[in-house]
Amino acid sequence: MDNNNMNDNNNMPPADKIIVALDTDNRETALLIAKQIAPVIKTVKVGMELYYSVGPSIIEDLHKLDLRVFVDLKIHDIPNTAAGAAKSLTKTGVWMWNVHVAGGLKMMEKARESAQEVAKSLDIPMPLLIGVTQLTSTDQSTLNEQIGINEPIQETVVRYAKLAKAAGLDGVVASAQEVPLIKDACGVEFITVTPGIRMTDSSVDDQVRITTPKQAVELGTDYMVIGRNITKADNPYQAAVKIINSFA
Ligand SMILES: O=C(O)c1cc(=O)[nH]c(=O)n1[C@@H]1O[C@H](COP(=O)(O)O)[C@@H](O)[C@H]1O
Repeated sequence: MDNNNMNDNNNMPPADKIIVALDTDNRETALLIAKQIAPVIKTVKVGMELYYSVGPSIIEDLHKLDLRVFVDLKIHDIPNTAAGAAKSLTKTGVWMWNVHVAGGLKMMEKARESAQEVAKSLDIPMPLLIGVTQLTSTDQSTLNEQIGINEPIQETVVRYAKLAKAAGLDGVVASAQEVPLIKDACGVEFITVTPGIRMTDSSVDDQVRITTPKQAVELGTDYMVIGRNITKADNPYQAAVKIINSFA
């Protein structure tokens, strides 16, 4: 398994920009889709639905298929608990995992330090640690009126990205719409992971801050998280190939 954490994203094959979200509660379904897409896709995401249903052994199953795994549990807790979660996740040899930037500087620092200690003691590569800024399902009015943050959403995202960088994180999750602002504020090496990706002929569903795969790549994204446009297709392999061809 390639667990290279260097951000040499300008040189990566276009298809490697895609992370496929295996959002299902069923191990067999997840592994079937993973096997179907594995000829063209290098990275999959295990989110809350799959992880909470089938447990951490799914990570091992996916590693056996030679896939890199992003574990998306969006940790958001007191620093000590986040550090414990970091320890458990790092031991599994995941490629990437994430925390909510809203947990604050100390939580992110403790999580990173704990992951570093485990990676060092086990002599395994340090997983990429990514901070979630504002969910791609959040719009301006939700941010202002419900969450109570009274600023333009792009400013919040950039502010959170700077905080994640200050905590030593490798990058952030945001909409591809915000990638140029994040890169300006945090540097080109700071990784952007962008869900909210939709082909023009598909339903937006619950996403709000969306782009097409081609727009996301043109905006400079490092990795696009794509779920339903691939996993709910009649043929996930063909859907993945169509998406790759739309921007490569
Ligand atoms: O952290 C994530 O991966 C994430 C953050 C975010 O802001 N928005 C978002 O959609 N995601 C995840 O990205 C995936 C998007 O799935 P689709 O909307 O089906 O492409 C889901 O697994 C979400 O949990």
